[in-house]
Amino acid sequence: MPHKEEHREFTPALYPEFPDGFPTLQLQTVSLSKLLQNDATEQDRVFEQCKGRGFFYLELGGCEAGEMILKLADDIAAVGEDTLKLPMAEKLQYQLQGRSLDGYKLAGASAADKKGTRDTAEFFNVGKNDMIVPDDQMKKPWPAPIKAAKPLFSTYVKTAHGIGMHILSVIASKMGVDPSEFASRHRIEEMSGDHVRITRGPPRATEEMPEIQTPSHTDFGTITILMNWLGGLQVYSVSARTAQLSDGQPDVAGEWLWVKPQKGCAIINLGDAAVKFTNGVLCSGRHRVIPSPGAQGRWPRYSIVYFVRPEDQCVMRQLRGGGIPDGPEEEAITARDWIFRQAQGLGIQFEKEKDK
Ligand SMILES: O=C(O)CCC(=O)C(=O)O
Ligand SMILES: [Fe+2]
Repeated sequence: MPHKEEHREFTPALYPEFPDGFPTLQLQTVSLSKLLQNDATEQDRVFEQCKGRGFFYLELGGCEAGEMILKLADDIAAVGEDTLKLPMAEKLQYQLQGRSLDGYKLAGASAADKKGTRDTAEFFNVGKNDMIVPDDQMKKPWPAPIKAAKPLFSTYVKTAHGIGMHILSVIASKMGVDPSEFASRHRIEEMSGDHVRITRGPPRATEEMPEIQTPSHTDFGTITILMNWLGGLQVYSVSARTAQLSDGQPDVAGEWLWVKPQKGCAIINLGDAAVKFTNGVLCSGRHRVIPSPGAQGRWPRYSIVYFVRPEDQCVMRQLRGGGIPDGPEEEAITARDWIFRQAQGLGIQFEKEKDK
């Protein structure tokens, strides 16, 4: 049974407004309902955002899939809270291991810079594949709150994946590529690194906000559907096309801009696989999470992410044709190995530096 409302720390109805005086990034808002009706203007706008910043708001109201995400994201956050409230010894039984992307990540398990500053958020990744198969075909054990909520996760996964795939089909059409090029690399029933990630960041410790909840990164997958309720997400002012990461910081001068959560909207961003598939036509936005601003920082911060990623066996080469510039022949690496390599590049590299 989920905890009663009064014992919850995920209480979106009580959150104060995002405060004034914090520099925010003005993102475009695209309507999912219009996209689903093949509205040409809305399709153009999606494509522009994906070539530019790689981030936009997706208004979810007015269509079944969007309303479903809006309704279920709160329930998923509540299950996440119940899971992250389990005793540490129990959470550690599910710790991320080897190449598996599913399970529990301790706060402090990755470094935000070469000095070894630790991240402060914990999260639990709930794998797509186990949530959409019958119980007797599940490959992994899951904590009781997640197991009990499997139908909820199954619906959320299918809906979020469907939304991601619709956006990819719009992008493909705009580039003059057959949408089946994306569809055939992201079949939901195939094994992949897709998961629902429930993250909890602690309330802000000091007014200065020095902590990093989630270090600066670009997502590894193809497209990300993010739901959050409190500020904390920041996007770098200089596009990830020009600013690379050096010691956890972008190497071109700029500033971190806040992304204000918008009621009724998801935040959509593209990942590195989208850049790879399109040989750089699309952009994956660099972002990080710090404690929520102002009075919002008194609350623990929950977010729900769905990562659409290529199938494990997909060969990570650029698509050819349409508006995609032809690059040289590429190495044959599967998505499973490629994503593992990207993940290692972010965290473990710093751990090694520190050990020297
Ligand atoms: O918590 C958020 O708002 C964003 C989380 C994120 O960027 C991630 O998990 O990749
Ligand atoms: Fe991210």
